[in-house]
Amino acid sequence: MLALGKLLELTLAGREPAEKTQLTVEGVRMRWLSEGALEVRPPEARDNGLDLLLSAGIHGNETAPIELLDRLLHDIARGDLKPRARILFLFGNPEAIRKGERFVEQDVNRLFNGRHEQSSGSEALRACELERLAASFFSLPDRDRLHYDLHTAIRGSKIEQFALYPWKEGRQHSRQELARLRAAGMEAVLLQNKPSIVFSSYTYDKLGAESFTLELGKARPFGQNDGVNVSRLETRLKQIIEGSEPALNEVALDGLKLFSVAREIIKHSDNFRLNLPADIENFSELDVGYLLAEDIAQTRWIIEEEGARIIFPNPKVKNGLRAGILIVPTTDENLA
Ligand SMILES: O=C(O)CCC(=O)N[C@@H](CCC(=O)O)C(=O)O
Ligand SMILES: [Zn+2]
Repeated sequence: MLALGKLLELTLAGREPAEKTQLTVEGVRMRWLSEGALEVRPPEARDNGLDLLLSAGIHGNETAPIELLDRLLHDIARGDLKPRARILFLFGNPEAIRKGERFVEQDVNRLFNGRHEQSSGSEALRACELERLAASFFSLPDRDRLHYDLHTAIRGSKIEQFALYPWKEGRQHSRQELARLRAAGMEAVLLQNKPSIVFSSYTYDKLGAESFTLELGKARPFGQNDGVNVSRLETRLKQIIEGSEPALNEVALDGLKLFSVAREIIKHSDNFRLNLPADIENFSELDVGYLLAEDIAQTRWIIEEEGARIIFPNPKVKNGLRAGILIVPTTDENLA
């Protein structure tokens, strides 16, 4: 196997490779760009025009997606997986990955779309670098652009695998991409309806990619991910990489559940209280009239929406950040 296939080992050790560029026997070029960043380029004659960005480890303790990218890289470096797509592999927050923590000082996934400029510290610098790497990767004209930012969640979930689809004014969500996600094992998609400061929103909004945050299960340490079944996603990613994807069922979306955001719960102060059990699962339903949260100045979050569910409830976030998302079921009528 080519040494550059061991990007994860290099990243965990905080080392630079001696050789920055290597070629497989089939002429696939692997190029180390920076810590946790590696570009894979097929030979020109085999290139199918897709630029695929695969990121994981934006949160350092979310190891199943990191292990998945590590396996794909090994397969490419051994010549077992023969890319027709150009790929950028990114391990988002190396320092946090080494520590096995979600973040060190601040959540990198709240620092995109300009937010890093209003901040300082190593994670703000990393968000800036990730934007630069993604922008340079997606700078070639006339190519398809796809970004999957892979995560696992803090808590269990009634719907185990789901995607979040960013939003941009005037741009419609793609039915074809939803069909692709369904084929990759996703059971639900949350269609966002406003701009955001996460990595997938940056590549969607500023770089014109089809971009998604994928949630694949519950976060566990390295080597303890048997409970996170990524086999359908892994198979689909290999097919996307090799340009051998079977046809998609766009008509029925094969039972994919769609949700939209009703409200984001923002924590404004240290007085913020979330009235949910600590072990509540993502997608738990909340009854109309339920007092979900309270904050300073008599702010009260009361459920008004029929069929409301909660995802990512987290009262420990810093003030000013999202402490949960209230979602409601939606239909496929506005898809492109
Ligand atoms: O489990 C949680 O509370 C958070 C899981 C996680 O890291 N989710 C991402 C979602 C990003 C998005 O909104 O697209 C995050 O919070 O950064
Ligand atoms: Zn995450």
